[in-house]
Amino acid sequence: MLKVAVTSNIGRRWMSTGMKSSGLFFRQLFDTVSSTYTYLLGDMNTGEAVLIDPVLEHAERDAGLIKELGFKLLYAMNTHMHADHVTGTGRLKSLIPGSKSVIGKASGAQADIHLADRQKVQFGGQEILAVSTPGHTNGCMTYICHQQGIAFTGDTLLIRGCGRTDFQEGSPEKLYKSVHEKIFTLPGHYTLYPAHDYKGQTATSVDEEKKYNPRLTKTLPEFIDIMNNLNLPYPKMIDKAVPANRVCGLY
Ligand SMILES: N[C@@H](CCC(=O)N[C@@H](CSS)C(=O)NCC(=O)O)C(=O)O
Ligand SMILES: [Fe+2]
Repeated sequence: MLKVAVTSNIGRRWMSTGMKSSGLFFRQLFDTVSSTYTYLLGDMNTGEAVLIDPVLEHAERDAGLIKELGFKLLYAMNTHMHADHVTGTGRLKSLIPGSKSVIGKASGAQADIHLADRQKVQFGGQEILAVSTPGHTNGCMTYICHQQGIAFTGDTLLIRGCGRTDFQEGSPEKLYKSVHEKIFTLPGHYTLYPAHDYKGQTATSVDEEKKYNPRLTKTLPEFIDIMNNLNLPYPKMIDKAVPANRVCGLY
């Protein structure tokens, strides 16, 4: 009885804040400093939720939103050990007691749950399949929700771009293989949500990137040449972010 009453109360609040079909609540959040996207996913029937790639400076914002909407955060997850901002997963664990931090096993970072390739994460009736997509870093994971036809690609695949491969354990060969074998093999209509965008775009699709990605439509030798000549300055926060992110941002 209690469960029904709580569910219907929360349900009304969800109705006014936007939702997707098939029982998934979806909200894309943004950090203007590092151009990072954070994603709140919630199961509308049970209220269980996950947060992907939270940023430390927005942990209070995110925890407040989760509370306002009546969700129960199960997992604060990272797609990889970020080099440009400090993760909010550790801080969120304090703000939302009972929630757990999650990252890929190969990241080498501390967390409550270390995901292996193809491990599943459940929240309510929703399921995330964590697929290992190394190349930007060794521990990069792409989080796929087959029920919804969506995937969170972290820095492996960006909109019309991809993660750089010149630090951490970066490898253009590995990244190319990951994208072609693990992301471009998904159904073409799947919507892809990256960890960053620097031009104001919010999402893309498998078909779009297979057709228009200026790097990953090239041959492997051409791709390696592009990646080895990006000449990007290192992220401003790298010396602080990487050590902090080894310990969930709690440095
Ligand atoms: N200027 C930013 C860092 C920008 C950057 O290096 N972004 C990374 C993702 S965060 S590790 C990247 O892979 N970029 C690829 C690209 O082609 O831009 C800062 O100082 O924080
Ligand atoms: Fe990154």
